[in-house]
Amino acid sequence: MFGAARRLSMFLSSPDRPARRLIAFRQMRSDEIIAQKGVSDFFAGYPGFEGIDAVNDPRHLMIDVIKKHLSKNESSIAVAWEQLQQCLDSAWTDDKEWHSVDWGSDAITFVAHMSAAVFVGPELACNSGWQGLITSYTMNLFLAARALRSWPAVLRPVVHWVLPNCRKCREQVATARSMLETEFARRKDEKPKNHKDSIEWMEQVAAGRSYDAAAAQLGLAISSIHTTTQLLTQTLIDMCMYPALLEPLRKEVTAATEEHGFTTAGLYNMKLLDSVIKETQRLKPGMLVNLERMATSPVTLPNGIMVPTGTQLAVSSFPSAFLDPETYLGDRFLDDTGGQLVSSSTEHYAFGMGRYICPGRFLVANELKIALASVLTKYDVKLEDGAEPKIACVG
Ligand code: HEM
Repeated sequence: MFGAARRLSMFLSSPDRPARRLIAFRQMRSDEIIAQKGVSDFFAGYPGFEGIDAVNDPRHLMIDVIKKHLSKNESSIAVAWEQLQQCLDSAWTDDKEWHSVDWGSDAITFVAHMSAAVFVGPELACNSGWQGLITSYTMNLFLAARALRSWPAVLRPVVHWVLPNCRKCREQVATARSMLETEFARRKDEKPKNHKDSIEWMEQVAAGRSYDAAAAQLGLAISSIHTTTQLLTQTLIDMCMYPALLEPLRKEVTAATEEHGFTTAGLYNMKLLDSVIKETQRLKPGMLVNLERMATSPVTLPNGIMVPTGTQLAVSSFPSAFLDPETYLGDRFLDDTGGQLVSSSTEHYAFGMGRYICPGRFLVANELKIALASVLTKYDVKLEDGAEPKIACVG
């Protein structure tokens, strides 16, 4: 079956595996706490930063949509799968000869299409204007935040009106509003109404309360697209670097889809694939530190260290609690109860922990399994001759 697969070699780049354990821990003066707060709190309320406001909305409307509707939705799997097949057909084609693809750019296209189909429905997901918006807003937002930070605090409320990246963000929010208005108008007259996407779920969760639909969509884009893309990109690179994994993965995917199709049950049965993704995430967690918190009252740690109020804390993303921690073992989590990608533990907390644990992790698992299972069953993949991807620490 796989002899007939289309063949791809990939241009890939990826940085130096991080080996250092790093713990950020320092006390801050109260004025520094404000200055050091992340993009999320510090720029809340600036026009153009509405995507962040949606994530931080104390009413948790967007987060409730993710938790109640997005996470365990059978129809989302079918919608994402359908989008992915269209992306593969047009980007990777059915050419049976080996051909090079730009995996870095294709991975974001695949994730942005799958996510958008679930967030706003397949029609808007395929709109190139919408795609451009959701894939570039995050970067513009961070560049805008960086530019704004270089100005003294008293001038920021004025200079943000003229800084190019801030202006770009405002334009993008306006574009999102206008495109969504068109989508709302289109849906208003539609019969029967059978959309199952976050546009509809926001209405249900808001239950009459006012909310900014464009901000919610941009908030979903910031939270999901680049994070998921990074994990997808690296997992396929790792599979190519450890090609002995490919055949067992293909067998597992074929058995799971033959019995259950691309459904919750089918994806659940891709356990080796789950382990491979989790192992990739262990060695490239996306952030050098995680579990960022601030002490709101004094805390004494078990080792006696006193953490005063206002201290910002973060934990290294590279716990050394694993056997042979530097080695990539695709089946490391295969027989580990509670070792699924979506589970969090004191050893593996790439999705965070506790009250603030990432609510989007179920969608991440579904999208990655859909994409990788489809790639594995349709294509042979290998790295370009001479390519030696390495993970680099940035920060
Ligand atoms: C590989 C992809 C992803 C990674 C590694 C990731 C990681 C994280 C982490 C580390 C946190 C903070 C958890 C904590 O502090 O305990 C977080 C929060 C969050 N994530 Fe994700 N995430 C990913 C994908 C997504 C997706 C696809 C969505 C949306 C569908 C999403 C939505 C959110 C939201 C809304 C929060 C804030 C939760 C809150 O404040 O209660 N994430 N994510």
